[in-house]
Amino acid sequence: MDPINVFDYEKLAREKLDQLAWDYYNGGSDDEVTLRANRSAFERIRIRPRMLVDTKNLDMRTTALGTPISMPVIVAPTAAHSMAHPDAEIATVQATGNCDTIFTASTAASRNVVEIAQAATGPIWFQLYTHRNLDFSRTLVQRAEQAGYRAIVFTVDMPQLGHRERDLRNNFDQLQQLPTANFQLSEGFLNPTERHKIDTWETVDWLKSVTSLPILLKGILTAEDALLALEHHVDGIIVSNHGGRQLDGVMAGIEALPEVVEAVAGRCEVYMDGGIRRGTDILKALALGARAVLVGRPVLWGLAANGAQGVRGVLEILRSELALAMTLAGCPNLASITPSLVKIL
Ligand SMILES: Cc1cc2nc3c(=O)[nH]c(=O)nc-3n(C[C@H](O)[C@H](O)[C@H](O)COP(=O)(O)O)c2cc1C
Ligand SMILES: CCCCC(=O)C(=O)O
Repeated sequence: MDPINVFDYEKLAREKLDQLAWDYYNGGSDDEVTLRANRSAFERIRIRPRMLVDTKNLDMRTTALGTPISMPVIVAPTAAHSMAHPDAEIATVQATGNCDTIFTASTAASRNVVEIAQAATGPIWFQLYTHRNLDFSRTLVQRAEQAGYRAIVFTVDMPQLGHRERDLRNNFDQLQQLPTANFQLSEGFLNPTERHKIDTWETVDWLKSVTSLPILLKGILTAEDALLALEHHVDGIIVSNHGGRQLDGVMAGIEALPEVVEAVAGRCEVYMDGGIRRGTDILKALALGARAVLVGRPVLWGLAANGAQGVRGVLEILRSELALAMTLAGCPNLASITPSLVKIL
């Protein structure tokens, strides 16, 4: 099968992955209501296209915290790429760089922060989960800064792991078994009994004190928290529900985006993720105020299906779908994608 859309890569990945890895990648928490909402919410947003617009010189380039990228699509941090393919994060970081966009390396990656930076062919961000020993986290962040990462993505929606029933049924205990390289998870990272004492808004101030890199908070879903993020001087917010894997029943990313964009009022950059599978999904997110979107599972599907080439295939499908959507909607560039382009039903 020659994949013509991202869902074709999902089918190819299904054939390659064992049940445990498939469930880990694709599952959500509890009843997976939020996981499904991340997709279905896009269907309640309709496009108001404009006709007879000259889109010959279509331009979807933008910047993310000052870094030029060829399209408003960034690779989300996801753990343990070695479960998808032996080339793991080396393949994903290289394919992403070859598409001229940003790769975000997870704290729970299966290659360490330096190996990934050395393999990179483009700009990279580092996603942080704090270790219960903050000195360890300081070292990790500083190692990332030295290795050339351009921002820290601090994930704030995981005081504890969500209740992922597919993993429970497979006896897959992520906190013990994920193949991570930066440290052994079983050392106590995300220790459920201790972890809730670690991350508070003070942790954001601590993070600012240990790095000069820009900081994005990932996992914000409300105007209230967006305003607090601004008070703590973050550089960006990623509106996200962690791919429906943390608290089930929360809003879809695309549903939460407008209130965060309104609260922020241009004072920092706002990104979103969750359920981006089509060029039209990206168009809708940009219309509702996202600077760019992040994609999680599709990249893992591409990696599982065909290593670096599969990752590239997924990103190029999203690029060409977005180009077509912009052309048909009468949007020659990203600046022309405004709230009037969509109607929320
Ligand atoms: C298998 C898997 C692992 C993930 N690991 C991380 C992680 O290590 N750190 C993090 O901040 N988010 C992680 N996420 C969440 C993603 O960054 C992102 O928010 C989510 O996947 C976006 O939704 P999508 O998969 O529908 O595109 C993970 C998601 C998946 C599916
Ligand atoms: C303990 C690492 C958690 C990885 C993660 O964020 C996820 O599976 O959603």
